[in-house]
Amino acid sequence: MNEKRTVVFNNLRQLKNRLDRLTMSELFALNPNRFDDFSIKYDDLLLDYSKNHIDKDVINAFKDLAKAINLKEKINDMFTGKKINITENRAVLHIALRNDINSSIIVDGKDIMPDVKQSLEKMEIFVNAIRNGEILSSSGEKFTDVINIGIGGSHLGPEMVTKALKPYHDGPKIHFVSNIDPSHIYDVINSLDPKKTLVLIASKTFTTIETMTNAKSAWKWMSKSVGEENAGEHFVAISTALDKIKEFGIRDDRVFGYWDWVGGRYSIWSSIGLCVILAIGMNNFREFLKGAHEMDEHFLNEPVENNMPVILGFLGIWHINICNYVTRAILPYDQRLNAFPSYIQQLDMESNGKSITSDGENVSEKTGVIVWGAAGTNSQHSFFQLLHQGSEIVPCEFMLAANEHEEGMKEHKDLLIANCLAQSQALMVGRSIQEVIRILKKRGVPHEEAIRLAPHRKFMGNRPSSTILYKKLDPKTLGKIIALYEHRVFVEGITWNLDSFDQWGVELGKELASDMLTCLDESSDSKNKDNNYGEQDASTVGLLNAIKSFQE
Ligand SMILES: O=P(O)(O)OC[C@H]1O[C@H](O)[C@H](O)[C@@H](O)[C@@H]1O
Repeated sequence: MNEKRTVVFNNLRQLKNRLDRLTMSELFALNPNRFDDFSIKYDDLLLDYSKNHIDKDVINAFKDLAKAINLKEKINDMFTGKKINITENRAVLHIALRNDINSSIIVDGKDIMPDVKQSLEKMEIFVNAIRNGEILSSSGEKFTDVINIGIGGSHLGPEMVTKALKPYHDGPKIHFVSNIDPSHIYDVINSLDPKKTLVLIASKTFTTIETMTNAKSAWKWMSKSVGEENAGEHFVAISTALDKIKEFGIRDDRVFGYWDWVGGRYSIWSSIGLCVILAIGMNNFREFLKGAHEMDEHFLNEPVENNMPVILGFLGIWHINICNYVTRAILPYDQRLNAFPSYIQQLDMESNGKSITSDGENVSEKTGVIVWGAAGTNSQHSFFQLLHQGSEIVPCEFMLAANEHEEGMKEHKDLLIANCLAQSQALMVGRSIQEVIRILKKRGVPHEEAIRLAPHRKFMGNRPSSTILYKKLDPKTLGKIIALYEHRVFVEGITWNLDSFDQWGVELGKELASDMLTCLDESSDSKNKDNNYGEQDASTVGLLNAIKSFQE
């Protein structure tokens, strides 16, 4: 238990009690500089966090918190390659993948940067050759389509970034298969011509059952069309487990490795980003890396009050531990970031959804906020009801680009911006009963009816939100935004003293699924035939029998 942190938490609780006497609107009225005081501008990115229920004393307490948890040292530990993933005894160095190539980072006595450089160069040569038709398919045709087969970190990042950067696509069309559900691969491969398709098998471990099963099915599909002996021309493997790739039979020159110090959910910067590079080209990908590197520098060098990831992280702590808000909504007013909330779900919830500290103790407070969300304005027409009037307060993060890529669409863009700003304003200012009555009466509603309706139409307001505003969703800006979220998760994890870089919580289900598979195999065990499935619990036996009867 970190006593210094407890002292800061207690102080934050007292500050919260004091702040509860004022609404956010009142705080704005008291401080004409509130927007400037509670926003951070960094290049083409602006974080406005003035619509959170905090004041300068809270920011001062955040500074104390940074000291109490030794944040600066912990950040340095990560950036210098210390093995901070303590349950897997690994360094955590996704920052190296976007680092200045001429610097050096030592892991186990070896400078890793020359390997990073080489990996980028190897990808560049391959991607250029695919994009300009130097490498052709087995039938001598240009590859028009690429399927990325992967799941979790080997899927969510590639898919989100590919979709986000659609205006920069000038390469083959990228498709994604992740789910083991046969419908996923079926629908994708049936829309494609295998003779012009390149398949990327993306898996850090090269053992993930979903990916391996989908990869085998893709191989069969390809072999059927181009012949078993030619299928290898259409396959690429991306993994850290080079020995396992050999068993699968992929040609050596089609293998792109990376390193165990890159966590799955932090791997979009590695060769896992290959499908993105195929779509947007290496120059754009380098811009993407550059943006992330700039955010790394910002995170390393800026003081607490001017440090976007630190402020976002501590606001997260404020909301979950001090205000007891257990979820957080991510609301990109940017349709191309529709997959961003799902990406952040893995990043955040797999990193900090833990109950044991790095010292092996039970955590003493809530950790791992539940992250959810979807693109605005669509979400306004579904779950915003709860955001405005529900009994649960949900801190919201709005994301908005000032400029669109599409020409001649100003009407759309203005409406998008207006909606985004209006929603965060509505969350904050709300609408009182008296105001509702006044408005209704002005519209001609009789007094008694206005009084009856008013409670239903009242908005509590005083609901927190932050807005991340950026110039345009280009590769560099996207890199910056993703790195911002990565570091925010780090800040929260350090505050809770978690190992944010392992994910043991996904293992039990995997093991049980493999046991469960034997229950579906009627030939293997007489217990299955008797419908009692050995040691399974009664609910599982009931479900297995129901499945069997539905299949007959
Ligand atoms: O890349 P892979 O080794 O195939 O792993 C894919 C995913 O599966 C695991 O179960 C983890 O929960 C994820 O962190 C990982 O990204």
